[in-house]
Amino acid sequence: MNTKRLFAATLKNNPMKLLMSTQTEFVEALSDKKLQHYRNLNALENNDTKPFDWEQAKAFEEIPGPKPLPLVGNTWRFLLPKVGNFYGMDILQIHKQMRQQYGDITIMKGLVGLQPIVVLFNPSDIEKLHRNEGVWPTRHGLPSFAHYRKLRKNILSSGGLICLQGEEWFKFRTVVNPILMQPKNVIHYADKMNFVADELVDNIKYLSEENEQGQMPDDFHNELYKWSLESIGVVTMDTHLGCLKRGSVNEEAQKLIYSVLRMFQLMYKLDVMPSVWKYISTPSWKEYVQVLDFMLKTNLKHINRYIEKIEKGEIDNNQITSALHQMIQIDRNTATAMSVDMMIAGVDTTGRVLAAALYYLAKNPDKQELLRSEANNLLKVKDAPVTKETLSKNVYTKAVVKETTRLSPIAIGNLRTTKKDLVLGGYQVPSGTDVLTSTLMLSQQEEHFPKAKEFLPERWLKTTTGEFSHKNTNPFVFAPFGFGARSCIGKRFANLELETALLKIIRNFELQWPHEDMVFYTTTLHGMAKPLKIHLGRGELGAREEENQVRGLLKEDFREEKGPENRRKSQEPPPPTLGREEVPFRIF
Ligand code: HEM
Repeated sequence: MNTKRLFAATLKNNPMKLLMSTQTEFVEALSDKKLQHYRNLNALENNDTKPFDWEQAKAFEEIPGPKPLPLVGNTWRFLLPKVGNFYGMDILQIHKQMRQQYGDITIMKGLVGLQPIVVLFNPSDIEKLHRNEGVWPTRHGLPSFAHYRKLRKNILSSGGLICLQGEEWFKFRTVVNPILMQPKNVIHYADKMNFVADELVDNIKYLSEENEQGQMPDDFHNELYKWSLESIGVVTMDTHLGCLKRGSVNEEAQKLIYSVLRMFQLMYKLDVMPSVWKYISTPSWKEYVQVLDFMLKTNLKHINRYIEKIEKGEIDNNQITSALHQMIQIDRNTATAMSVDMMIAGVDTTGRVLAAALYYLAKNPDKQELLRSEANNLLKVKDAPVTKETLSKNVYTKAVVKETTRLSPIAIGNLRTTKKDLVLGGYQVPSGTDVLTSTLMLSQQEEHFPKAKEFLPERWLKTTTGEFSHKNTNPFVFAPFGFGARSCIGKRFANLELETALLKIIRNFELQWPHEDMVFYTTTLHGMAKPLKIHLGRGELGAREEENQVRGLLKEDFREEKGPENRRKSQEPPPPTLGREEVPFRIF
């Protein structure tokens, strides 16, 4: 029976069995005929036929870019104050300067410890790059992470999706795709996401009671990270880490959050900026290993605990309880490595996007009102659950997520290593070259999105026609989750989490932004450089107090019942700062 039909036919009755049989079939099929087919395709793509326009194109060496000096290359531009033209700039500013100076294609080379990298600003070139990335696209984005995984292969035998390449990557991805990318499977997690979103809403209420003006604390962003960590823990291994619980602090979970944030900061120093960590063990590299060791040890502790429960038969095999539960039916090593990566990749990413969405909604009350009217319509009472059905009708919420990731995608662009010789921007780009697409910059430009600086979720609605419709935009300009076979494996879960949380928050609160515009900063990830000081509208607070009184819960009683008022100030570590600043303390 065709795999897709088998999936559809049995999903209703026994989702777990269905998944096991579907994947077993898939893997079996893959091991012979299909795998050979893909091998053939890959071999075909890797041939050394030159593109038809190769001879007319200019040589690779002529691609414009900052000229390296003998011995010091271009490193001085980043490291020397006053003379270095990239000194103190974030990566987006550097891209802007390079485009202005050199045009639609440019190259950065001569940086100590780094491979030369070609940067593309033209959508047609970006399209050509992706269309030629092959069946097994290669992305050598994070050498420090790949090196760390090699060092720890005695603990985690698979490099995981982020590091694997070629056939190994393909086999891994084939196993996990049906579980993480299949919408019919992902939607099973709606109830769990609803539960975590309720906890977040409850926490926001608690925080608003701590400040009579309704202002969220300076470390509000951290609450959103708690939400993303809690969500991904539940999805990955059906484990509530308990970070959003009122009145208590989960130190281990908090340390996990800081570790993920710190990991991305250190990656910027090791993999994006010139650095000698490949030759000598620098302080940043040593700290990076410590941070990753802590995350690996802690995440494996929870994952192994959960696997033990499965093995002891304590988990109902007829129910889909978690992604790990589903994946382990196929292969333990793959399941473990994927779960570890989910716990790392699913925190800073989704947390940042929710933060940005709340900021844009607070700044644009008219758009917030439109979202609220959808939320009110779909959730009749404030604590109504977001269900599978809700998520099939929430068109405006989906548009809000898209518009947020247009204005504030978390990645500067997408990286590929070319699989064959290509002509890009009129230059010869040989196979094996690292090429980065600068989509963050393009998606903020007027030439691609009219009124580009404005937050207009309507662009993404099917009913919108005319100049603002996204249908008029080159699809290669907007790729917040990447492109093709190697695109983000967590995108469906991320959207599920984000849509659920947004509906719940907007159904319950009125958000305001009585401050100057937020400053964004781009390192390994793009995000906010200042505290997310969202205000909750007075009307809403008043209404909530009334609600409490109706329930016979006076504000004082409520506080007493829920734990010590000062728990945040006294027990929680200081908030992480994003972007420009380092995390202002040492975790280890
Ligand atoms: C809003 C949240 C997120 C955004 C914007 C995002 C974005 C991205 C992007 C741009 C890539 C590179 C894609 C490419 O090269 O074409 C990527 C890859 C990846 N993401 Fe996400 N991500 C998000 C959430 C998540 C979550 C929740 C998970 C966990 C399940 C996750 C796991 C991964 C993994 C494992 C990869 C590597 C995939 C591969 O190489 O095959 N991401 N993500």
